[in-house]
Amino acid sequence: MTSTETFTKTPGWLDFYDGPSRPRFRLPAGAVDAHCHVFGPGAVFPYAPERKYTPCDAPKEALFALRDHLGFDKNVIVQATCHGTDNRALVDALRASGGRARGVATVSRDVTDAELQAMHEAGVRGTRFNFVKRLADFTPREVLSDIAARIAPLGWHVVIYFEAQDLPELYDFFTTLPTTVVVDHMGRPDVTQPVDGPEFGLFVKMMQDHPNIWSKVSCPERLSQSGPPALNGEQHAYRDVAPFARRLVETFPDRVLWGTDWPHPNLKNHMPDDGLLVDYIPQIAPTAELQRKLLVDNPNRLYWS
Ligand SMILES: O=C(O)c1cc(C(=O)O)oc(=O)c1
Repeated sequence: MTSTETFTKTPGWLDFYDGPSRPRFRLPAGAVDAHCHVFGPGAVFPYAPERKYTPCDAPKEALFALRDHLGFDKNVIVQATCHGTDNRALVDALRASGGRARGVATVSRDVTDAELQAMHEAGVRGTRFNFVKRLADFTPREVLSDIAARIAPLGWHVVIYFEAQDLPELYDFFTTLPTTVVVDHMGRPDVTQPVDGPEFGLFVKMMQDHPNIWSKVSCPERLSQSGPPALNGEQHAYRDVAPFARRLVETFPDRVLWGTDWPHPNLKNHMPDDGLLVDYIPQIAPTAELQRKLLVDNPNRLYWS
């Protein structure tokens, strides 16, 4: 199956770093990289016409090699917006993983029950709603509510991606979803604001008041404003983001997930060394117990039980 289409990367696109170091931090046995993507390859799985960016290819073989290199046991692969609602690359990766990957798909309201069932059999366990305007077009709330109602009986959850300044407007929608809800990248806080300030306070309150809401404490490389990047051996990377992630890990130890976000779409100023990104974990989960919950217990409970 080869498409006739060829793709040109978005100008300025940064490719993933293909010589990651081996982390100093030893991941616990059974650790899951709970947020990563596959891109194409475009010649086999074409990028969606409605995409907002055209990435480099980042195929499943490269993802599985990274998993083994870093010391993860399993992956949760999240449908990237450049593939729209065409989940073929995701499903292909899940099927090739031998049970070592689960997925989060993006579906439209007219997805059939048979399609949902086939995705479930391949390992899909959630659907993603994207509210980041540079990544996805607006979808009316009633359409999203319909999708949530369709996937709930399968035991799937909803993954939401949004920016902190939009949370007040989205709060009521998020807190009335009928499933477990997983927030991508801590709802993208502005880390120049205080961790105890009103913006992050609203996010913490949402998790406090709604025990069905989880958060990925991922993507310091996107959120950092001034912290040193995970490059050149840096052992305390993204110091400005760590207090936000640590607050969530310590307050909600049973509802947090961590992922590399490989292949790191749309980064503009640097591409992290994924080995050093793993070395960031002890800054946000300082004890062995918190590390085990974050990396092993929580993702295995949500995706493999
Ligand atoms: O911030 C981003 O650009 C980004 C994009 C995507 C995607 O395109 O799916 O996923 C992410 O987790 C983050």
